[in-house]
Amino acid sequence: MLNRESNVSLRLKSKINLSIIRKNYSPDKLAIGLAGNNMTSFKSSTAASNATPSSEKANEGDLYQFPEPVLLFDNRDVSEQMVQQIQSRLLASPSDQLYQLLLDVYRRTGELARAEELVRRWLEFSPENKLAAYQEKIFTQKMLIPGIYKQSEIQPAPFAIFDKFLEVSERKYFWERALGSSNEFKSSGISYGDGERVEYQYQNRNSEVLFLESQEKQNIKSKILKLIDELFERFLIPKKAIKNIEVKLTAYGEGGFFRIHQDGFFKQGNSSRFISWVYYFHASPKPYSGGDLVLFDSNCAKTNHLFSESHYTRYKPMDNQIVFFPSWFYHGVTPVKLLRPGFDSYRFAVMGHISC
Ligand SMILES: O=C(O)CCC(=O)C(=O)O
Ligand SMILES: [Fe+2]
Repeated sequence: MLNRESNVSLRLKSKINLSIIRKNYSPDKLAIGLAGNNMTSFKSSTAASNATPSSEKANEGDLYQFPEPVLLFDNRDVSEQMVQQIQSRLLASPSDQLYQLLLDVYRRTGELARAEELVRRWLEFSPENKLAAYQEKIFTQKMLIPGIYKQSEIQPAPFAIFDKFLEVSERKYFWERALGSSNEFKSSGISYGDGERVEYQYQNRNSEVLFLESQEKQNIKSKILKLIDELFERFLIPKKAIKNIEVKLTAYGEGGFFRIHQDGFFKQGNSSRFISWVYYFHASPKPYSGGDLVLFDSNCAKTNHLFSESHYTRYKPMDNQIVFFPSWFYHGVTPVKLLRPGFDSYRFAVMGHISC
């Protein structure tokens, strides 16, 4: 049984890291990065070398590459006043730059419905603008534009969200399974590089996992399989035979988080995780804040592990929604704050990866 009290010391650890991160994460970066969209606001990383091994073993293996421990930020640096200013400037004198700036603000703050409406307007205003065209595809959730992964540029992450993914009874199964198994969850482990070393890395991740029996996974797996062709098309992944769909039940309690990481790498040929998916469920009304899934603009080239610290799309978990994204895009989970105590207030998800 996992000792839930131990989360206190973990939270302290994450707070220390947070202050380090904030130093090189100033609001100026938003202005500079968004306006200029220049490479200076992007961060390069050589990944796994920064990992500090611990001797404890977990029984779960995920393939991750860690850059410097960024993330764990919120969106307090985007004020309502700033949003209103950009909105009224855009109305008064529309330009590509202002559209891009406002879109970056919306996706940074997780206003995806507003982002969707804005990209339609932007493309109407500027039909020849490549970035507008690309963003319009992402935020209206259409097929991407061929060729994007070949460019050695940092790209906004595509994603696919499906609402009301499970039937009421199917959702209820996972809800009751989670609540009925609160003592069986284990601390999530992380493995680095080749996947052989599996280590607890509390400074990088604080969440719990429950491994499900194979018959419990069947239903959600087959629902995902039905979508697979559409997802491959949308994300421009060449069609391949599916080798495996991992399925886990995860729970994030007070202070739970997951720093920026990749779930898989962009490689052709070998078996790898290609698509990550997360099905969210929680009590109603939503009993936690934070716990946002943040998809960072990334460069997917094999040898280049680049992502933007200041350009990203925030998704705020909604009950009974599922989110898919290509596994090589950098992403993370912001710290969870429970609005009332208790395991039934946790941020629950059934999640996994599709490997080819
Ligand atoms: O729970 C989420 O939103 C994402 C978790 C994640 O990135 C992972 O488990 O690899
Ligand atoms: Fe992940």
